[in-house]
This record gives sequence, C-alpha cells and structure tokens, in this order.
Amino acid sequence: MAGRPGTRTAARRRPGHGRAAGAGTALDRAAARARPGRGHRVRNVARAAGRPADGRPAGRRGGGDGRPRLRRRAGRAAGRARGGQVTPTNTILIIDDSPDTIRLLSAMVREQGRVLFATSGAAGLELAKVQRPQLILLDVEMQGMDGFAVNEQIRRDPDLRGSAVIFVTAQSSPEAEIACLDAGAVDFIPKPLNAAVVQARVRTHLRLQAALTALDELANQDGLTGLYNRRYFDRQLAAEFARHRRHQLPLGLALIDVDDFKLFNDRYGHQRGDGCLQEVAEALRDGARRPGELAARYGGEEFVVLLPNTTPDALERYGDWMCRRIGALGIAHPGASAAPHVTCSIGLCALLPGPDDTAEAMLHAADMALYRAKRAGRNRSVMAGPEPQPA
Ligand SMILES: Nc1nc2c(ncn2[C@@H]2O[C@H](COP(=O)(O)OP(=O)(O)OP(=O)(O)O)[C@@H](O)[C@H]2O)c(=O)[nH]1
Repeated sequence: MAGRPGTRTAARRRPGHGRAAGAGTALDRAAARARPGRGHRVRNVARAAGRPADGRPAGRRGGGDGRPRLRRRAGRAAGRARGGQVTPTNTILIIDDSPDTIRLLSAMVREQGRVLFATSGAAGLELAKVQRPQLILLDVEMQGMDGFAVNEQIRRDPDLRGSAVIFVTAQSSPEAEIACLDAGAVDFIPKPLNAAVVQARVRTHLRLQAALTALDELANQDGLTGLYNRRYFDRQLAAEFARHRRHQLPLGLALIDVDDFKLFNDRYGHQRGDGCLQEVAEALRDGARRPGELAARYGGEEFVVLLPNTTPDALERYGDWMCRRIGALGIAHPGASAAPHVTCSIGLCALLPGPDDTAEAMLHAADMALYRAKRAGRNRSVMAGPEPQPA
C-alpha cells in the first residue's frame, strides 16, 4: 500500500532515552543498596522508570495483531482483570521517603507487577505522569510534601485519573483510616507492614483497576467499528482545540461520509452495510498514523478524523489520499452516483485557532465543506472556506 503523501514518519522516542525525576537520586541508590541481594533489581527498575514507553499517548499504539487498537486495549485490560491474574503490565509506584520501607514494600509486591519508587512527593508525581502506574503506594508521613498533599495533586491531574492511591501509614486509628479514604484513596495499609495483607490489598486493587480501565475503554468505543465514539471524539477535540490555540498550531479536521449509502443498504441489506462501514473504518484507523491523530465514528455512515499540527496543504493531501484509499477498497456499489464502487465525500477544515474560534464552529465549517463535496458530485474532498464563484 502506498504511503500517505506528505506525512512525516511518526516520531517515536527511542526506548531508553528520556529521564524522569525520582530515578537515580542519592536516596534511591541508598534504597537499592539497602536491599540485600536484590539491589540491582530496584536500581534497574528505577532507571527504567524514566523511560517513556514510546512517546505516543496511551491507547493510540499501533502494533501487529491486526485487531483494532481499541479492541486490543480493551482485551488487554480485560485479560488483566480475568481471574485477578497479574501481568507484568501492572505498574506499582511506591512513594516513600524511607529507603527501608521502599525496600520492604518492593520485596512484598515485586511479583505483582513492575515496581517503581520515588523518595519524595515531587519526584513521585513526575514519575507517575510519565509511567501512569495502576497503583501508587503512598506514605502519609513524608518530609516536605506529605502524602495527603501528593494525593491531592494526583486527584487533580486528569492524566493520573487511572492511578489508584493506597495510603501507607503508621497511624492506625479509625479517624486516620477515614481521613485517608475521605481524601480519595482506595485503601489504607497500616504499618508495621504485613506481607500477606499488603499483597492481598494490592492484588484486589490491581484487579479493580483493570476492570475500571476496561470499562472506560468500552465507554469510549463504537460498538460496530471499534473506532472511538463521538463522545470520546468531542472530548478530544475540545482538548486539542485548546492546546492548538495555546501553542498557536494548525489543527486539521476531516468529516467523512460514505456516498449513497442508503442505496447500498437497500441493495445489499443492513448486514453488508455494516461490513462496509467496518472496512471504511479500518481504512480510516490505518490512515491515522501520526501521533495524536484520531479517527472516530461520528454517527451512522459518518466518520471524523482529527489531525493535530496539520497545515491546510497537508490536510488537503490527506483528504485526496483518503478518498482514493476508500475507493481502492473496491467494495462494489453499482448504483452509486460517482463510481461503481463505494466512495466517500470529505469536508475539511484547517484552522489556527484564535480567541474567537470554537471547536463547534470548526465542525460546522467541515460539515459545510462536506455538503459542498456532495453537491459537486461526491467522491472528493473539499476544504472549508468561501465557495468559489463562477467566473
Ligand atoms: N448498515 C448500516 N446502515 C446505517 C448505519 N447507520 C446509518 N446507516 C444508513 O446510512 C444511510 C444514510 O443515508 P442518507 O443519509 O440518505 O445518505 P446517503 O444515502 O449516503 O446519501 P449521500 O450522503 O447524499 O451520499 C441510511 O440508509 C441509514 O440507514 C449502520 O450502522 N449500519
């Protein structure tokens, strides 16, 4: 298959490059040394802690088994939940200013996932943002920023929504326990630490986290195509629009509609219609290759693709290329008006968002362009803007 014209190869950070705070401080090294016989493991984990997986946002990773990405992710999450089996994909972050406690806790939970640690609240927060652990075992009584302050920042950060906090504390009164739970922690582990209790609690919460992740992913997925659904797209569009406005970057949007699809359904039936939508969706998913690009089903036979940091020229090339790709699927559609196979019309909008622009207006502009593409004969893409007047 020919590559998409004018696109850059996805910039991927090389594994092992990039650093995060909390790894390799003097205390971290002391903690590793203090762990008889296993110091190297903790040290290695701490080094790995600074390594972004591949520079792409979670959930947008391509890869090889041919299943839609979202489906693969949901499957993985469900796999983690199934039977409570803990896989190496679980990450547990210990934030504690005592090397002895880190050593002890690491030994207790090391079979339950990849263990990272940080010896201060600030370092722990930075590490958590990069590594997105499922569980954070958070010491309450730390020097500087205490556990409650760290927890508050975790709760406020939308990127850390998927990380559950278990407080670890020597204060075991009912009031202390209630304060931890009221602060939003999922659980509470009392000191002195008991290995069986720690493992049971960690196991339970890893299971719950996996189930929650799977549910969250399903809630964002379109059932027929496995693409993201409109709800998720609208959220991402709002976030990307704000980011592009802040950094003054050009944002691209493509609204894609299958041509004469009613006729296709009438001729071949809804089941074949569904199959056709799935094939189109797969072409769109496969075409969203650059980091941050997102394809979603907008409703019915209409799809939408968000293309971050994309100039009008590049967006026009994308539109033409995607029209050709969908035509090249070669799905027979003898009654269609533009060609004897399935085609699509695409409305494009490229925008450097200014203070008065809105995501809704951008979608509306793309919709108007799509309407013009239909009127001009279908099987084409049209850029939003003033309609060319006849000479
Ligand atoms: N099979 C199937 N059909 C769907 C689905 N969602 C919407 N449709 C059908 O898509 C068709 C859309 O028809 P119209 O809105 O008239 O548009 P069109 O026939 O594609 O015509 P143009 O858009 O003008 O090219 C309707 O027949 C819907 O029933 C779906 O999930 N599966």
